[in-house]
Formats: sequence, structure tokens, C-alpha cells
Amino acid sequence: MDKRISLIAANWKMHKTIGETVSFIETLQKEVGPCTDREVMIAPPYTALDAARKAMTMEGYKLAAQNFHWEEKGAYTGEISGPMLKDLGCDCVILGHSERRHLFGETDEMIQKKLAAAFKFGLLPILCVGEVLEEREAGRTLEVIGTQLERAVQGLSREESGKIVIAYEPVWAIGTGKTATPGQAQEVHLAIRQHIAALFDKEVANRLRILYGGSVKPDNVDALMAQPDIDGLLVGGASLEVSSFKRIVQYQFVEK
Ligand SMILES: O=C(CO)COP(=O)(O)O
Repeated sequence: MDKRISLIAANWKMHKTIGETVSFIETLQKEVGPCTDREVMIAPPYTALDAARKAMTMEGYKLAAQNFHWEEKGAYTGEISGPMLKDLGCDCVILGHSERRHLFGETDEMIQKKLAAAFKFGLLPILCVGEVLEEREAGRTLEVIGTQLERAVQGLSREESGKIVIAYEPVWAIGTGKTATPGQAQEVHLAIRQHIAALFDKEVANRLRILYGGSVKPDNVDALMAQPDIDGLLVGGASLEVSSFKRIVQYQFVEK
């Protein structure tokens, strides 16, 4: 199996001013140091992207936006484009987060356009997928995620598909304190990899990094990261304090 470098990502959502962002990043880098065997990604709000870029001085730290619009420019009041994010020095962009899907009405079709645009404008996409509680209880988890995946990757080349980062975020586990058990998360991560293998091929699937997100905390990080198909984490609440995010970044490494 290809070796996949782990990615520990912070999604700050609508939190932190410029000053708070700079202070967080400076403290984190001072306490964690450069990262060579894992990548750390931070997604602050748009308003703090520029300051965050300037504060990131160490190896292994990456900057992401939480969303963007697929068009390059135009009459889209309130929107931000890929070239604008590149201009700010962003490396990655989070796409299709469940809050975007459920609170702001993003559809699979919009997410597919955003995914294609991320490649067009040179941003690494982090594609979020996940089921709601009723879907899990009805035994439809894998079907729902399969559909989200198929629709999102439509039109992508084989090479592009191998580069996507997928984040599995069960909607019922986001901000609720309810984490999927490591076994539940592993089951879905494996299914995602198998689905991508069926859509493209095994080599693409083996290269794919799949993150888990949903109430990740210092006390469950090691068990989650020990699972063979969990290649990283997308952390909300616990990424807002340096002390908890640092512990998550410094998860206990196990050879897989
Ligand atoms: O939505 C998430 C990350 O994108 C997860 O949020 P919490 O870690 O707060 O559950």
C-alpha cells in the first residue's frame, strides 16, 4: 500500500479575529515545531487568511479556505473565487461541508462544480461527505455517501481523483459530542476507498487521503488515527484552543 502522509486539519468555521488567528498560529508553531511526518492545515475565516498566511512560517503547515465560488469572477455578490484564494496564498479549500449543504442549501451539483474549479485554480480540495442520523438509522449510510461521492467526482480525471482529500463527517457527530466509534468510522472510510476503486481504480484509491471529522477530541484521537483507513482528521470545536489542537496534531503514530 502507498504510504499516505496524515493530514490534521482545523476548520474554525465562523470563529476568530485576525489577532486571535495570528496568536494561535504563532503559539501552535512554537509548541509543535515544524512537521515533516504529518501535515497540519488551518482553515480560518476569509478575513484572517492573509494574516494566517504571514504567520505560517514553519514547514508542514498549510492554509485552507472554508468555501469558495466556482466561477473565476463576475456578478456574484458576497462570493470569493479560486484565484482570489490563490492570491492570498491558500493551498487548499474545504468543499461541501455539511453546514454548507444543510444551512446554505449547497447541492451535489454545486459541489461538483467547486471540485472541478479547485483543480482549475490550483487548490487542493477537501471534499466533505456524510450522512444524517435518519439515514444512518435507516441503514442507508453507504448508499448516501456513495451518491455524494459519485456526483462530486463527475468529470474529474483519474489523476485529479487521486489527489482529492475526502473528509467523512457524519452529520450527527458534528458539534454534538457524539463521535462515530473508531470501528464505525473505519467501516465508512474503507467503503469510500472501495467506492473510489470501483469508480477509478485501486491505485487511485490507495493514494486517497480520507479524514474523519465529528467531535474529534484529545481523548479519542489516538484510537481514530490507529484505524487503517483513517489518514487524518477534520476538527471543529477542539481546534479552537491551542492546547487541545496541539494534542490532536501530536496523536500517537502507529505504523499501518
Ligand atoms: O464540522 C467539523 C469539522 O469540519 C467537526 O466539528 P466538531 O469537531 O466541532 O464536531
